[in-house]
Amino acid sequence: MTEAGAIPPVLLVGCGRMGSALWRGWQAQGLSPSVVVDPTPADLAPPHVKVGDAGQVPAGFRPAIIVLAVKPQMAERVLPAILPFTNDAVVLSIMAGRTIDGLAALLGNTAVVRAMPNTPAAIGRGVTVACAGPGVQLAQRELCDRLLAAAGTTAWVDDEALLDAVTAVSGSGPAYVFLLAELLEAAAIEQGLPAPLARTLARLTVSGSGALLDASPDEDAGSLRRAVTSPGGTTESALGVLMADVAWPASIRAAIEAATQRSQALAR
Ligand SMILES: NC(=O)C1=CN([C@@H]2O[C@H](COP(=O)(O)OP(=O)(O)OC[C@H]3O[C@@H](n4cnc5c(N)ncnc54)[C@H](O)[C@@H]3O)[C@@H](O)[C@H]2O)C=CC1
Ligand SMILES: O=C(O)[C@@H]1CCC=N1
Repeated sequence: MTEAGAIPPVLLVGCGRMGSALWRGWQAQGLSPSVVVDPTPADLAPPHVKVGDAGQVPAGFRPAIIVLAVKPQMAERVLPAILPFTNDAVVLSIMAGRTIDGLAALLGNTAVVRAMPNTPAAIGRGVTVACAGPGVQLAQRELCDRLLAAAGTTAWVDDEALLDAVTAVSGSGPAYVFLLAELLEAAAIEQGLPAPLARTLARLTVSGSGALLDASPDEDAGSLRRAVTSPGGTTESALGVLMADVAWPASIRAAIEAATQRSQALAR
């Protein structure tokens, strides 16, 4: 029986970076006995069970929700084996590019929710956008939202096509921010700073600026940027390079467009 307030039983398929980040959030909230399918050997603390293959899920297990967190290319291999567990369960997929229609075609009549989280979920600071497919009941949508909210902020869209741009902006977005930290570190070394100091400055500048943005809900990013920029000063010199039309405005636009198009191309 489901404990009052606990998250009902979950079948998690794929417990890598994103799956394990989500799992940690659910455990912190209290999770009814659940099952993880992943071929990697680590065990789970009881009452949860980990099996290496979807075919080994205990036959009597009745999940309220099945979360698909394997690579998109694994879907065809994994989905047939979870069919015996789809009865009343809603399927929540975080696989990039895998469409609601495509998954529903593989899963028969099952209710499908598609979502795009991001890796700050690992510290409860992710952001996820979700879209409910046809036939998803309100209670199923609320359950999906509860599971996703354990990893941070959630938003829902009615138009699934928007998930391509969401994937480009927030799904892939942490990589762009980490790239900025990498490039700052390399440039600092080029200017003669010792490597350990360059690394510290780059990391703390990125993380501290993110924290300041987070702590300033009433200020937009442009105003925080202007607060750093003294007329005729050093920041202005740097921003003259970065904000030239051919520099960051063009490259960020092109990068988001490329990722959006890639997400569209992956659709199936
Ligand atoms: N990493 C990211 O930033 C984001 C990833 N996603 C999506 O999340 C999904 C998972 O991505 P990651 O966690 O990054 O990948 P990952 O490679 O860290 O995790 C995938 C997991 O699936 C397991 N696996 C492999 N074959 C399996 C099978 N037959 N049955 C069950 N599990 C199996 C692997 O052992 C691994 O632990 C992908 O579809 C990706 O598009 C979505 C948003 C962000
Ligand atoms: O790069 C990818 O395809 C996945 C989706 C968003 C982040 N990682």
